[in-house]
Amino acid sequence: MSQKNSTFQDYIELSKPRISFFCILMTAGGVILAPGNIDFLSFIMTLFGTSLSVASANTFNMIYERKTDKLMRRTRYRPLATGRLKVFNAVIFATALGVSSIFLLAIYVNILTASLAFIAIFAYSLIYTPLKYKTPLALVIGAFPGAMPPLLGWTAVTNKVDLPGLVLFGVLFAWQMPHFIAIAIYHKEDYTKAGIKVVSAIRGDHVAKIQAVLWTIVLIGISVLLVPLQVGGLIYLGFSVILGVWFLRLSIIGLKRDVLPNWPRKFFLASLVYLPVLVLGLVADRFIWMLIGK
Ligand code: HEM
Ligand SMILES: CC(C)=CCC/C(C)=C/CC/C(C)=C/COP(=O)(O)OP(=O)(O)O
Repeated sequence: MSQKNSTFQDYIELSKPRISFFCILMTAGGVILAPGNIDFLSFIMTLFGTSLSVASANTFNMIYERKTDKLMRRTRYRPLATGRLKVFNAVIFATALGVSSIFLLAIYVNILTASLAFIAIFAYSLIYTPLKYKTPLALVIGAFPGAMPPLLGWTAVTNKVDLPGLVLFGVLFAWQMPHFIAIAIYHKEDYTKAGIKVVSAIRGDHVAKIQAVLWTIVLIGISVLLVPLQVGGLIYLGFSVILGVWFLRLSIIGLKRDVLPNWPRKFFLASLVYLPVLVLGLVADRFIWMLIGK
């Protein structure tokens, strides 16, 4: 690979592309599910502006953690941890992404969506990231910006923060708990080395697993709430319950004494299946009722 290509690759890596892609899918879900229409340009700008916001937040996170990232197997090859990119350049990159995202959202979408994106960048970079080194409760704080992408899609259409939009936010909020608790179990040693306070390291795997089960129950409850709020219909209801029971069963298996050592990774992968499939179920439900003509 040429130097030019590898530098480009490094900038892409600063944005955590896979997580960012997932966030964009959630924003697209929010736009599709929200009542009302938006024009094509606003739709594209919602997705583009959100991508830039997420990339900015992720880059600020990597700048802050460049020294501790060196201590963890998972993160030690990141561009700032290895010194392949200069911190100054990353700060310029993150600031340019953040500022342009807020302007684009404010100009082409609406002020509310731009403000929420600003709050998310701020909360993730300046509150959640330093808090990771102080308390496992940082996860609950980090889940606020993490849950923002579908709400940004929703407010892009509705221009208001209403109950259905907040419940969609709630689904993503609750989902992040089992998602991360699984990771915190299989990367516990790494987190301990880096001084990051995760529940599995502070209170033990069993407490972490119980929390994962409880949050999964909350997640199922919130996902079902979308039905009385008319974001999803009866097809989605059946779908979300089956998916939820599958995910809950897997979380409960983790509590068994003789659980296989690869359970945390399996549960993490299941979280990556659960979320897009749930959103797909909501969108499919919407289109099926439209086709039937209801
Ligand atoms: C506070 C909330 C969150 C925390 C602490 C967190 C943490 C992490 C970590 C540490 C990994 C790497 C796992 C590994 O390498 O084994 C990961 C992977 C992943 N996360 Fe999250 N996450 C959070 C929220 C989210 C959100 C909101 C999304 C998107 C909607 C997301 C999507 C993903 C995806 C797609 C992966 C797999 C791809 C990859 O490893 O790059 N996460 N998460
Ligand atoms: C609209 C907007 C700006 C939303 C913010 C969305 C966002 C950045 C969500 C990601 C949440 C996440 C990946 C947390 C992991 O951080 P970590 O520090 O635990 O991960 P790491 O150890 O891989 O650095």
